[in-house]
Amino acid sequence: MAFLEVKNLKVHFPVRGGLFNRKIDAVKAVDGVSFTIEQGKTYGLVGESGSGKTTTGRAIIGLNKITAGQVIFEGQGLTGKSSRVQKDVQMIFQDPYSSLNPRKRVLDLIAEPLRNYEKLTKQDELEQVIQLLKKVGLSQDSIWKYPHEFSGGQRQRIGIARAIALKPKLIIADEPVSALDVSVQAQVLNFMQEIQEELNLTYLFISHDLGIVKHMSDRIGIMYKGRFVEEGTTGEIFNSPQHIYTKRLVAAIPDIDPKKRSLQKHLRQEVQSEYKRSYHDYFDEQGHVYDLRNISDSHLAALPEKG
Ligand SMILES: Nc1ncnc2c1ncn2[C@@H]1O[C@H](COP(=O)(O)OP(=O)(O)OP(=O)(O)O)[C@@H](O)[C@H]1O
Repeated sequence: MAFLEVKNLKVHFPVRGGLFNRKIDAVKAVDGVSFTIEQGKTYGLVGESGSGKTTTGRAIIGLNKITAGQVIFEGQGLTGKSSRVQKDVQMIFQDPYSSLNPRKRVLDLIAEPLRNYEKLTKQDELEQVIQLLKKVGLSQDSIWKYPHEFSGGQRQRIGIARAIALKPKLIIADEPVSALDVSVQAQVLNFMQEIQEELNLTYLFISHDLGIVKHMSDRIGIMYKGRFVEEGTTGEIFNSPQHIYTKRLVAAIPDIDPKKRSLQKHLRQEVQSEYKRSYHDYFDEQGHVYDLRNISDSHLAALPEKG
C-alpha cells in the first residue's frame, strides 16, 4: 500500500461571465495528475509558474476542491474537512514574511495548532513550544519575540516548528526557500532533511527550481499546463530525460561533473534541433500539443537561439 496515492487528480476553476454570471469556461489548473509517495521519502513537483503545482498541493490538503480523481492517504480517501488531514498533513509556505501573523508572539504562533487539537496545561504547552524551538535551532527566549525580530531563514524555521507541532506524517512544502537569500536556502534545506530523518516525515516538495528539487527528492514529477509531461526517479529524470521540456530544464542546470556536462551539451543540441523543426509547438508521442510560446521568461532565456 502506497503511503500517499494521487490518482488522476483534476482541479478545474470555473470562469464566470456574461449577463447572468454563469460558468462560461474552466481553468484546468490540474488536469489528470497521478503519482505515489512512499513514507519517509520526498516527491518533487517541478514546473514553471502557473503549471499547477500549488493547486495540486492545496488539493491534497483540502484547500482546493477536487473536480475529479482521488487522494488516498494510508489506504483511505482524504477529504479536506477531516481532522485527520488537519493533523497528519501540514503545509509549509513560500513566504515566511506573510504566512506568520506579525502581531503574534512566537509562543502563540507555534502553540496555535496545539491549542486547536490538544488540551494542554499552560506549563505543558510552554515546554512543548520550547522543545519545538530547540528542534528547529532557535533559542528559548524566542518565545516572547515577534516575527519581524527574526531573519528570513529563522522565520521559515518558526513556520516549520508550527508545521511539526502536531507531529504530522506528510508535509507539503510549497516553494519553502524561494523567498530566502541563496546563502540561507541550503541551511533551511539541510535542516528540512535532518528533521525528515528524525521524525520520519514524508515531503511533497514543490519548486520551480529543478536544481533544488534534485537535491531534495527521491522521485520527481515535471508539470506543464496542469499535466505531468514526465515522472520518475531523480536518477531517471537527470540521466535520461525523455520529454523535450524535461531535457530543456535539465540542460539549463549548471553541473560541475564533466560527464554530466557532456550529457547537458547533448541535451541542448537535441532541444535546439527540436526547436528548428518546430519553434512554437511541440507534439509529444501521444499527440498532445505544447505551446512553447507561453513559457516563462527565465525558461525562454535558457533556450538555444532559433537556428
Ligand atoms: N482560485 C483560483 N481560481 C482561478 N484560477 C486559479 C485559482 N488558483 C489557481 N488558478 C490558476 O490555475 C493555474 C495553476 O496555478 P498554480 O498556482 O497551481 O500554479 P503553480 O505551478 O503553483 O505556479 P506558481 O509557482 O506561480 O504558484 C494558473 O493558471 C492559475 O492562474
